Formats: sequence, C-alpha cells, structure tokens
Amino acid sequence: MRLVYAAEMQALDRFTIQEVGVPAEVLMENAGRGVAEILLSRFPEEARRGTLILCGPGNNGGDGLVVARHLHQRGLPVKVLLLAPEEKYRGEAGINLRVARYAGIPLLRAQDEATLEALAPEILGAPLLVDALFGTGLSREVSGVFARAIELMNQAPAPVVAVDMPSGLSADTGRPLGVAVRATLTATMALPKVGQVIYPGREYVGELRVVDIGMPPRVIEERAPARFYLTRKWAAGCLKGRPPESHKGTFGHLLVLAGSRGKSGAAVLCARGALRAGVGLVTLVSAASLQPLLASYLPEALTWGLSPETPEGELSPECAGEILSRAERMRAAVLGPGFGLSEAAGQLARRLARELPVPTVLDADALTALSGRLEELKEARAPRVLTPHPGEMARLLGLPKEEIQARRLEIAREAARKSHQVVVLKGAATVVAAPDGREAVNSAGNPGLAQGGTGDVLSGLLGALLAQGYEPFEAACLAVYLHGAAGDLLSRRVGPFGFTASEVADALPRLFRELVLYAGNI
Ligand SMILES: NC(=O)C1=CN([C@@H]2O[C@H](COP(=O)(O)OP(=O)(O)OC[C@H]3O[C@@H](n4cnc5c(N)ncnc54)[C@H](O)[C@@H]3O)[C@@H](O)[C@H]2O)[C@@H](O)CC1
Ligand SMILES: [K+]
Repeated sequence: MRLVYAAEMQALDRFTIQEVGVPAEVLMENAGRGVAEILLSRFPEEARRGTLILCGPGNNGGDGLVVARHLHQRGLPVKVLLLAPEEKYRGEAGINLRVARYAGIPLLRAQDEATLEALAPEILGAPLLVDALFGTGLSREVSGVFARAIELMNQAPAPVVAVDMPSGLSADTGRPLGVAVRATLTATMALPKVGQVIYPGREYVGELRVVDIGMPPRVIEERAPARFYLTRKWAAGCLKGRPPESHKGTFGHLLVLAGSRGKSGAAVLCARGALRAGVGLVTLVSAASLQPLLASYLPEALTWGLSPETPEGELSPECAGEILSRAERMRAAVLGPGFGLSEAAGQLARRLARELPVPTVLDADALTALSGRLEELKEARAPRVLTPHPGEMARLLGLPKEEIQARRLEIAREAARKSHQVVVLKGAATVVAAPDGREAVNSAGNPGLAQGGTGDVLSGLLGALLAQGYEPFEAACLAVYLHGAAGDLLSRRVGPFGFTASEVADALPRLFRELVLYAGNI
C-alpha cells in the first residue's frame, strides 16, 4: 500500500477531481459513508447510545457532516457540534451542512471558548465521539476553541473515531501542532499518511483503517510516489512462490561472515534466521578456533574455519583473498553480526564490504567499521543492504542520535543517497530507503523485539531473501515486515515480551503459511 505526505494526497485528490472528472461531492460522500460503516462495525453499541460529531471549518468537517447523515438515516441518535461559523462551510461542506439541517440533525454551535465550556458536558458525556475538526488541511498550531475541543475529546471516556487524521496531528511529521486528538480509531481517506505511521503519530492514531473514497486505482498506481506502507497485504503480494520442481540450489547459497570469540551466538542466530527463511544452503565462516563450536550448534549449516585469526578470535585481514574467491560461488552474503571490533577486523570488514562479489547485508560490526565512510560503498562490486540501528546510523553519518530519531525517514533517505545502497533504519517503525528514491515504513513489530539477537536474525533473514533472488529493496522490505510480524505473532501467542531471538527465527515458517493463505485487504 502506498504512503503519502499531505501535499501528495492533495495532488491526487485534485487530479481525481479535475482531470479524471470524479465530482468532489462524490469523494466526500464516499469518505463520510466509509467512516460511518467502519464506525458502525467497530462501535455498534456506542453508536446505538449516541454519537457526537465535532466539525471544523474545512472539508474534514464536511466529511463529519456526511457521517452524521448516514447515522441519522439509520435511526441512530446523533448530534453535530459546529466549531466554525456557518458561513465558513463552503463547497461540498456547505452542501452537507444544508442537507444535515434539512434532515433535522441537531446542530450545536460553539465558536468561542465560553460557549464551548457550557457544552463541555455534551462532549464528556457522549457515548461515542467523532473528530472531524481538521484533516490534511491543518496548516498551523491549534489554539483557542479548537485546542479546547481537542482537550475535551482527550478527557472524555468515550472512544474517539478520527476522520482522516487525529485533529492537531501533522500528516507529514507525525507530531502534534500544539495539541492533538488521541484517537481510538482513525479512518483515513484513500491512502495512509506518513505522519500516521511514524512515531509519535502512530500513538495518536490508534487503530488505522483506510477508506476507499472512489479514487481510481490507476491514479494511485501511476501518480502516487513509490513510498510503501509494509502491511500484511503488501507482504502477501510480494512473497514469491516456491516452484514444485526445485532443489536446494534453487533457493541460493548464503555466505555468513559473522561471530568471533564471545560473540559466536550472533553467527548462530544469523544463520538460524536464514535457514528459517528458506534459503537453500548456508555456509558460516569464522576464525578456525570457533568452527567446532558453530558446527555443533548448527547441523544444517556448512561451517568453515579460517586462519590466521586475531588475538580476539576474529577473522584477520589475511583471510580476505580466500573469502573473496569462495564468495564467487555464493548467491548472497551477510557481513557483520559479532564480526569483531578490533582494528584488524574493521580493516577486513571494510575491504569485504567493497569487494564481495554478491549482494550483501552489512550489519552490526561491519557498520561500525564503516563509521563516517558511507561514500566508500558507492564503489561496491555488488548491491549492499545496510541495517543500522539508530546508534550505528549516528556513527555512519556523524550525527547525534537524537537527530536520527527525530527525522528517521529523511535520515534513511540521506544514507541511501550517500552510499548508493539500500538502507534499513531499525527501531520502532523501521524505515527502508533505496538510492532510486523508493522508500517504505513498516507496519509490524512491537517492543518485545527490543532484545539482543533479534537484529542478527533480521540480517540472516534478509540475506536469505537476497540469496533467493529478491532484489535488494524488496528483500529489505519483506525482511523487516516478516521480522516485525514474527514478533507480533509471538507477542500474541507467548506474551508481550520475553520471547527470544531464536523464537523470532522459528516463527518465520508459520508466517509464510499465513501469508500464502492470506486473502484480506490491508
Ligand atoms: N476533495 C478532497 O480533497 C477530499 C477531501 N476530503 C477531506 O477533506 C480534508 C481536507 O480538507 P481541507 O483541505 O478543507 O482541510 P481541513 O478540513 O483539514 O482543514 C482546513 C480548514 O481548517 C483551517 N485551519 C487549518 N489549520 C488550522 C488551525 N490550526 N486552527 C484553525 N483553523 C485551521 C483552514 O483555514 C481551513 O479552513 C481531508 O482531510 C479529508 O477529510 C475528503 O472529503 C475526500 C476528498
Ligand atoms: K480529524
């Protein structure tokens, strides 16, 4: 599913109205009816007891008036609270105000704070609230009567259904402009907005639903930017089938360059992630002294011990030639989990990052070795996918960590541009950016995944997808979705936290089954 900024959504709306010829009134009718249907399916009891709809001065308020009419037509008790003078309701919103008045829907008015205060009990006592104050047209800090109305909705015990956006939340940055509604459910029009799926916006949105407003799919396919919201539907559409006439060679041979003394678990978890993601073969390369240990942990993997090794039990730069020549026969590689942080290991990691002849995931210690040197990857012999967490990204770009977290999508974009490679910025709402401008935000995942070892599983899983022939951006997106969704599955079945990285890997086959059978629409 595509993901848009406010201006991009407005451009799609405009094109649909002006060029395709769908009347604006039709879009608003579909929007309001869609919200009413979601509201009725999700909160039928509350709707039977009564709904209060707060309407702002623009088309978002117009949508709210359409919701009111549909509830009223079903005989449900509904009231509208208008927060702008009636002459402000123009165009489609004006039409819907006239129709609502004609239909006899009770209209309350509060254009100043004193009047609103007198109506506070209406808001605080309503069984169900609909927030139709502002949508994508929010253009400045919220104040006065609107700010107070938002505070009252947030104090009210009733569920709040937000129309298109929780009012006050920026559709672009996901930050409140002054104050924002904390919605129980947000029914958004046509496509999800960036500010709804990154933090902190995600916490204001509650459950996110998308309303089909009748924008022709071709408009979205041809004119929406190549930015994707990684959902179950997206992943199900991206997953390749496994041909019945296949053998282990069909699914690729992955080289895992990971693990050193004291960090052998990283190699094991990485290989486990790869094996659970259906790769044909895994070869695990480590310093010779670790090889027996790794072999005993991973009967399914081939292991290969090399010397000389560093005093820290890491591969040494002298091993480069042998690794590079063996890699010629592989389909993909993972470089970095537990690889080692000595100067020598760093030197080897930097050389391999440039010279490995196959698509390669660069993770953990390999990223530390590349701190401040992203440009070196422009010359890499084959595509790379980088998987930094915010701390590693801060070192790669030489920026403070707070800045990374404040602008995650922009930062990933910048790192992709600098390195000419696909970049995955991990963390809550993982983002992916490709050097050609494609980008994505993950819908899946939960805080239970914030535990040592889960990153190693992700890099193995991603390597396995590269080895199976997925192109780097698609592999990165599918891997982050699967990894998050595996965490979500464990959170439901095991508990919200305390599940381990190995369990995340082991949950993958069940997810593949669910995706193959999936027939939903989000
Ligand atoms: N044709 C379209 O473009 C469609 C729009 N739809 C709805 O229309 C919305 C966008 O409508 P609009 O562009 O009219 O914008 P909004 O309804 O989101 O708000 C714009 C209005 O609020 C005022 N405003 C903005 N920030 C303010 C603030 N901080 N304090 C006080 N007033 C403020 C503006 O001056 C303007 O009057 C969407 O979110 C969606 O709900 C849907 O009906 C579907 C089709
Ligand atoms: K709203």
